[in-house]
Amino acid sequence: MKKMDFLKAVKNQLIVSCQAAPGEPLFGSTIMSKMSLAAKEGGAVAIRANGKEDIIAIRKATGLPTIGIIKREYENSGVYITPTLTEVQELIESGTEVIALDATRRIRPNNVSLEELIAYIKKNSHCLIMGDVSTAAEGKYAIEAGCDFVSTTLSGYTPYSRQLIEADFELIKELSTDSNIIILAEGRINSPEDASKAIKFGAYSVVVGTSITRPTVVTKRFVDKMKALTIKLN
Ligand SMILES: CC(=O)N[C@H](C=O)[C@@H](O)[C@H](O)[C@H](O)COP(=O)(O)O
Repeated sequence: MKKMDFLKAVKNQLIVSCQAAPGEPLFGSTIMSKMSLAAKEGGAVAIRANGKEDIIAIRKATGLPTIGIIKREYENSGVYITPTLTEVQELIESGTEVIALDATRRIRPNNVSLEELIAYIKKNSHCLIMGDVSTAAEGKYAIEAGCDFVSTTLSGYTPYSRQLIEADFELIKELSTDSNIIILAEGRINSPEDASKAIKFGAYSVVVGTSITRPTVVTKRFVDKMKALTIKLN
């Protein structure tokens, strides 16, 4: 898919992240493809997904463009979103339109650099590249290194970034002062109000996961809030 076509499809729109980890009740590509179909029927224009099998199933079920990642933990590195060439290769094989990867400056497993991962993607595929970042400086670095756009995914998940309960709107604002950076807002966007605030602050598009596709967390939010409000009533 051409960069312009992808950007046109997602501008001011909702991208839904459909992910479940092994051990979670919804884990498995059949359920994730159904989940993504439900998201499509609700108006999602693209799907963020984890793992080759899920990506293939989701693409087949929805026909929507995917942002593919592979979460894999290695010893001695905090980088787990598409950390090495192995995951990049699996994503290329999945047929995903976009590969998202950790674009922080942290040391990756096998000491591979962001630049090497990007060079490999460009040489071996037509995939677009999304850099997951946690600070504005990382956003700049990701674009300079060759990412097509950046996502605020990792704010709150690196020890040195802002640790917020809500989405990092400030980061969106900071990144938007650089006109070379296309920003996808991602991470703790928990309501339509949050999503439109992100766009107002300069996001090009919004990625929502938990509040749409993690029913365990959504249920728990209800239960906890109900408990708190009921205690007040008594
Ligand atoms: C930090 C990290 O590993 N984020 C992951 C990246 O793919 C996912 O676990 C998140 O669900 C996704 O970013 C969407 O965010 P939220 O679920 O908050 O709407």
